[in-house]
Amino acid sequence: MSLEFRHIAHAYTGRTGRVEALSDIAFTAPAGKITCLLGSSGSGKSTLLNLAAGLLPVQSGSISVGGNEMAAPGVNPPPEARPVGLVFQDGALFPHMTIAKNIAFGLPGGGSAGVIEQWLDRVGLAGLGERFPHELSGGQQQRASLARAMAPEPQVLLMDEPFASVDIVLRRRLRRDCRRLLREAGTTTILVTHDPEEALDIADHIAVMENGRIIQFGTPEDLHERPASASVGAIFGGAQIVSAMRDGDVLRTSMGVWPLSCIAGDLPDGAEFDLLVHAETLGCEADEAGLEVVDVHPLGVASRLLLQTPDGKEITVQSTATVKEGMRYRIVPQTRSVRAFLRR
Ligand SMILES: Nc1ncnc2c1ncn2[C@@H]1O[C@H](COP(=O)(O)OP(=O)(O)OP(=O)(O)O)[C@@H](O)[C@H]1O
Repeated sequence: MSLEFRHIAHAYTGRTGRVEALSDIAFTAPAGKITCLLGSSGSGKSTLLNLAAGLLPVQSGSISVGGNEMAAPGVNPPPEARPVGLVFQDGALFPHMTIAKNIAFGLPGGGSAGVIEQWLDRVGLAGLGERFPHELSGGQQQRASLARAMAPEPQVLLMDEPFASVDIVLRRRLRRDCRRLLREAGTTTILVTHDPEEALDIADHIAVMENGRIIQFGTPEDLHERPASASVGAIFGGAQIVSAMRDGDVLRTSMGVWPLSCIAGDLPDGAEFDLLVHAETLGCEADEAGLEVVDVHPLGVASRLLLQTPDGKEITVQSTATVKEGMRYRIVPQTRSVRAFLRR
């Protein structure tokens, strides 16, 4: 069953005034697939998830599951009346119940011992059903909460930063296990994260959020190969953004004057845009009037240099030359190595 958001907007009104948290959100999380909501802090990810979960009332627009309207203004069934399962960052297991009882909680009639054993086994917790949550590690607790959310076989699973509280090595293993389980079960999943690596690793589709809007929705490959804006390109390609204006045959950038030939494609004269540049494709030429090297970080064959403009803007360049802090360089990007996005 797909999960469809139609023209959702949401505002919080509180002591400090009105915050427009979401505007005109419209996308469909495809059936049986994992969709990541990816965005920086405050971009509106949790608000959107909470609207689908029934933890916030829908103010405007609607949310449907499998084509049937689930929530809309004045139609806000509570979480337990929705065909959704929830997994939160801290697991949120019932502390006074054993792991087996936690898993049994959402099952009709409490579920059979066999079914609970099967779930414990699936999430790698075989034999630990009689423990209480505080007797498990953080990663084990997250596995238990995944089992609890998946055991009732919800049509949709909503996960808010589910791996955030476990260390990086365990996090990678957990999310691979989680992806396998979700795919096997064919569960339509929305997973909130602010970590691009996590989104690329687990998602079939990614919705990139910025300031309460979806700025791009696509597969990991779409976003990597065809970013809709410089900011999406910077998230996925590890690239940097440099502001620029075309002035005849040159680009006047925030990092100095660059040749127009560094751009792949053409751009109107006088236009302002954002350039997406990679540290490995930027060369340096000694220039007394250039940028100052403020940090040299040796990384084996090459070094990563941090250069600064007089007004404090910084850019990273990868270089095999022998460079010392305090030296000055002009940046020379390789021909056709830079992507340009017109400013809107
Ligand atoms: N209860 C609230 N009252 C007022 N404003 C709120 C409330 N909750 C969230 N906001 C604001 O709404 C916007 C979106 O917040 P939200 O928590 O959805 O973002 P997020 O992307 O999930 O952030 P994070 O990654 O930090 O959890 C932010 O500007 C936030 O400050």
